[in-house]
Amino acid sequence: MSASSTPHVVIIGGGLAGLSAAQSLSDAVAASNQQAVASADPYRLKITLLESKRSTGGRAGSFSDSISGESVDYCQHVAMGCCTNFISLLKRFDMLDDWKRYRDLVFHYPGHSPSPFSPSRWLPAPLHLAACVGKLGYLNRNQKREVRSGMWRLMRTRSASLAQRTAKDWLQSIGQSQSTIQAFWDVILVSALGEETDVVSMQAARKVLIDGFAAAQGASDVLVPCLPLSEMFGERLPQKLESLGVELRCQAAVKRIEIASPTGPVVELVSGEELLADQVIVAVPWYRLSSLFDPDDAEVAIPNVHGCTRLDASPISGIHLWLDRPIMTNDHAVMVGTTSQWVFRQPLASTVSPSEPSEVSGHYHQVVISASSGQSQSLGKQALLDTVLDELRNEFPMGRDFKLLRHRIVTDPNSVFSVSPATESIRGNIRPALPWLHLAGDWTPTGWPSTMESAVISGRMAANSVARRLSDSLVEIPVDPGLPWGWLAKRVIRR
Ligand SMILES: Cc1cc2nc3c(=O)[nH]c(=O)nc-3n(C[C@H](O)[C@H](O)[C@H](O)COP(=O)(O)OP(=O)(O)OC[C@H]3O[C@@H](n4cnc5c(N)ncnc54)[C@H](O)[C@@H]3O)c2cc1C
Repeated sequence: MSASSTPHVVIIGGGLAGLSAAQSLSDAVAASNQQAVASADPYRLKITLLESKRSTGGRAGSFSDSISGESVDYCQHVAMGCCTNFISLLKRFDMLDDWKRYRDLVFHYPGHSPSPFSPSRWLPAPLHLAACVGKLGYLNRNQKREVRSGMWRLMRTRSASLAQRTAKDWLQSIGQSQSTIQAFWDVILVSALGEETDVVSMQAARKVLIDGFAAAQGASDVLVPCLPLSEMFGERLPQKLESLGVELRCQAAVKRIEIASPTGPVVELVSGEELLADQVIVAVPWYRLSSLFDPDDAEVAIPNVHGCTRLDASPISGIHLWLDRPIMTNDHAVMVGTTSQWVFRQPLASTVSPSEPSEVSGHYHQVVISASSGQSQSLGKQALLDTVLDELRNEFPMGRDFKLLRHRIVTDPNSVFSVSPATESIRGNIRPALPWLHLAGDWTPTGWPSTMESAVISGRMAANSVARRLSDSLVEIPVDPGLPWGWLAKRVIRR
């Protein structure tokens, strides 16, 4: 126990998981004190969040463009309507209005007119999706029939029975042709899970297809940030946390956690400073976890910690393009059958017309390629750029003659962990064995793939685990169970 009577919780890592843990803990203290209004001695908690970088946000961050001086996200992030915990974090800090919500998407396939993907507002889930498949003009009649029958089979198949299957293996086993897998299932699954269908777990794929599309109206809505991620998660959100009493320390890299000290856990910073803690939440990525402990301590603190080395990573590339003109009127487009997977134009703020030159530096567009190792490795950066530019010229007639002013390709090889059939059991087995130690991060067993939603849920779960250790009087901030399923979805979709 630290010397003071106020328990001290140290959170290591200022990504969305660590930020969510800090928010949940400070809200838990406030809610507990509100419930016990009559108490003369309010519950107190000292919360310190340590982040190694210059600002918080972690993978949901931005770089500063040296020409325009603007902050540009390393890679475009989107959330879905089904990400209710992430959305509640945004709401909690009045940041939801900084995200633009889209119900409809537009799919582009070479040689075909763009197809809208517009779930019906009037039909109950999951029927609301049926009409949108019919409108995907690049799919032929057989492919549409296969997609509908595949969705039906998926709804009637229990999640647990898919644990050991890859998406491709299962889709082929129910008669989906290669062309339908490429033109439909790959498009959704590779973007949502950041991994190829021949690797990705069908159980994780089902989670996205059911929770993110079939089970509820609004689940497949796409939320796109209108402000740089660094402004939201590196400036505004931390300021709000500080106003709640959380001590936030950036450029405070943790070197090691001493587990055997008689005074309780000691968190040692690279600077040499030592912090005494009562409870510690470690919210670093999976590949950093074991380095925070002495080699002999790691397995004592977290049995199976070395399983983290078996959580493979999958890269995502953001191809940042500054063009001499806008090339599209829609804010974004899904690209099918091409190396490019999704194109975004910015700024999204509705006050800025896409035809106005927004900056001297040109019109900014970003192409996103998930599971990008194949393309990047086989093509090389210049060939990848040339391929993407050709695809944009072919697909967007309005900008056919655009000139590229400059570009930057950002690929994070550790963007997300690869959700293969082996992943879920590995994730589930990496649990702390010390009563004061708690884990958070998108990779912990939240039931979600590597997403902002998973990170926020993990932070909340870790905060609740701390609350249970500290005091019966500390309330828990519940994890949101997700969008309620529609009446028809409850009847036809097996759990
Ligand atoms: C290119 C790309 C595109 C993505 N697109 C999407 C998307 O569209 N939608 C979506 O939902 N998700 C997307 N993701 C995933 C999403 O960004 C992550 O799931 C989420 O941000 C993970 O949050 P986290 O807190 O778990 O981990 P991180 O963001 O990795 O945070 C961990 C933090 O710990 C800090 N840290 C590490 N070691 C130490 C130490 N020793 N001491 C102190 N601090 C330390 C790190 O600096 C970091 O800030 C994308 C990710 C990438 C990289």
